[in-house]
Formats: sequence, structure tokens, C-alpha cells
Amino acid sequence: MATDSLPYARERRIAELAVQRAAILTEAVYTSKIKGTLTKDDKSPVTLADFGAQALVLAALHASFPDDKIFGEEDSSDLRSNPELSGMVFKAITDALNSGARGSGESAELGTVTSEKDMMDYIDLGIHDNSAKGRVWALDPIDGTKGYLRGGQYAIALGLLVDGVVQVGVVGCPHLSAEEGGEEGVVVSAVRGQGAVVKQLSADLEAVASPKKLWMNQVSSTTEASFCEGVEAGHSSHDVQAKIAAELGISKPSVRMDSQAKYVAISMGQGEVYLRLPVKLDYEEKLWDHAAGSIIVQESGGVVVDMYGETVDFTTGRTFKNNKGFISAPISIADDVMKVIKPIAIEAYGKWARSSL
Ligand SMILES: Nc1ncnc2c1ncn2[C@@H]1O[C@H](COP(=O)(O)O)[C@@H](OP(=O)(O)O)[C@H]1O
Ligand SMILES: [Mg+2]
Ligand SMILES: [Mg+2]
Ligand SMILES: [Mg+2]
Repeated sequence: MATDSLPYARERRIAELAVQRAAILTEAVYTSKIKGTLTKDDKSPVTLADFGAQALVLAALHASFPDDKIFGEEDSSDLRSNPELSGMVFKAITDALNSGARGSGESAELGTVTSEKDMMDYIDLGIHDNSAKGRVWALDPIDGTKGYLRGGQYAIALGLLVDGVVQVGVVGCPHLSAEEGGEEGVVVSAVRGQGAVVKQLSADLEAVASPKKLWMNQVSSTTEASFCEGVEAGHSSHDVQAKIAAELGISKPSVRMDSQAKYVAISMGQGEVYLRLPVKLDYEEKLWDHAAGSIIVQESGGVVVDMYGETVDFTTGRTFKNNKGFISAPISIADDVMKVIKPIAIEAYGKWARSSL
């Protein structure tokens, strides 16, 4: 029986279990032929698994933390106008809950989804928009949907903010291994001040007595580093990133990977620097794309700042209004990395001012 004695132990435990449960659904849909893909208003894709995973995780948060507010990436409007898709999502949820896989099955702490109406109501618990005050969860039910559809990496990412500061982060990566050649499927979690750990996604998560602690490669020079970046050229500027890498003296080619698996990979020592420079300055990064991943890097001995070296400000609602470009690096080289990046960012994008200053 879990004791939940440390601060945020219960939040971490429930978040891990909710992510594990959602991953049963996303993996089942991943291996099936029908993904129910739609294109959202911003031209990005969403699948039936994004909706299903959001319903399952928010049902769990509602059951365990009914007073907390939630930011969820998706909403139910596409399902309410599309009964066929809604039925498919509900079937995927029922199948996942009845799958017999580790983490499925009845649990009072994780709640349940008993009807399509229930499902849509849970999905719509994610509409909150004030991140500055109180307890707010940020969920990305599938981060890297394009990667998910391509057969690449994806993540289920859940963070908890308290008064605008991320305190807990859990990221499940069904296609990432903790070690080369190791079993695919990890769930990484972090609590501020308590470090980050990794478990197998297939494990009995509550029974893992001493999960492996994460610590980034504290390389002594940027020339020893390798860097990762997104696969999608529309999500970050591969050109600016290549220029930065050259200035840092990084000779190894970049590792391209979708989703917050990048944050997780560098936390596990698979690469050191994560570069995410904007393609266009008018894009506002989403809170759920960074909340969970960033605390995992910080708790693994890393630094996460924006491309001007500024602290990331999580208080501005569903999108970041005070930061552009996200950079992660181990503490050992973070200052050297930022010395190189800041002038390149100013040259490429100008001196962008924080909106609230
Ligand atoms: N123009 C853009 N610039 C930066 N990020 C973008 C973007 N358009 C979409 N994204 C975000 O990039 C995320 C995926 O990141 P990556 O490219 O590292 O895999 C997407 O998450 P979702 O897949 O959850 O929608 C989406 O929120
Ligand atoms: Mg999306
Ligand atoms: Mg995302
Ligand atoms: Mg998403």
C-alpha cells in the first residue's frame, strides 16, 4: 500500500497510474488500422486516441483531486458533432478499461467512464485558462500526434502547477527505452526538490520500490555534447538549430525525435542539449507541451530556459506569452550554451520583448 508521505507523493502516484492507463488506449489505437484522424482549426491533427486518453486521465484527476483545475489540450466539440467518432472513442476507452493489461480495470482512485456523455464531460474538464493561481493540471493526452501517426515517438504528458510553478511532472513514452536495446515503454516522473525517476510502463508502478534515479550527462564542454530537436520542420527551426550546434562545436548529427520524449531522453542521458527555436515568432508555445517535460529535466540536473536565457514563466495561461524558444542543457554546460545561443537568437529574431514587461 502506498504511503504517500512525501509532499506530492499522491499526485505523482495518481498521475503515473493515469498515464499508464491512458497508454493502454493509445497503444491499442496505435496498432489498429483506424485512428479516426481529424484536422483541427489550426491544421494540426487529432486522433480518437487523443480524445480517449484525455477522457481517461481527466476521469482519474476528477476522482482523486475533484477541486483541482485542469488544462487539457483537447475539447469535445468534434465529438459532439460527430456521433460516429464519439462512439469509436468510447469503444476504445471501454476496450482499454477491460483489456486486462497492467493498469486497466476498476479503481476508485482513477474513476471510470461509463457513457459517451460522461466521456465528453470529462474531456471538457480541461477548459481552464488561468495558470497563475491554485492547483492546475496540464495534460497533453498525446504529445507528438504527428509522430504518433508516422510511427515515431509520442508522449502522454501530465504536469501539476501550484500558483504558477510546476511541482509535479509525469511523462509516459510508450516507444522509448531507458537503455539501448532495453524494453520499450517508460514512465518518468519528477517532484520539485525530490528528483526524477524512471519506471517501465509495463510495471506494477506502485510496487517498484526503488525506481532508477535520473541524472543528465554532466559533460564538461559543449563540444562533447550531442543535441536533439523535433522531427517536424514546421515546429522548430532546423536551420537556426544547426547554426547553434555548429557554434557550440557539436559535431554529432542531431537526434530528431517527436514530442516530450526529447525532454525524457536527455534526462536519461541519451543526448545532452534540446533545442527548440521558433519557425515564426508569432507562435505561442502551449503550456502542456513543456510543463511535465521541463520539471523532469530540471530534477535530473538540467536547466530549461528560453532562447534569450530567461526563466520560463508558466503563469500566462494556456500559452506562453513571455517566452520564445525553449532550450535545455545539463547544469555543467548551461551557461556556455546560453552564451552562444542568446546572440544567435537576437540576430535571427530580434530583441523580442516579454508582453507583460
Ligand atoms: N508552429 C509550431 N511551433 C512550435 N510548436 C508547434 C507548432 N505547431 C504545433 N506545435 C506543437 O508541437 C507539438 C509537438 O512537438 P514536436 O514537434 O516536438 O513533436 C505539438 O503537440 P501535439 O502533438 O500535442 O499537438 C504542438 O502543440
Ligand atoms: Mg495537438
Ligand atoms: Mg503537444
Ligand atoms: Mg497533443
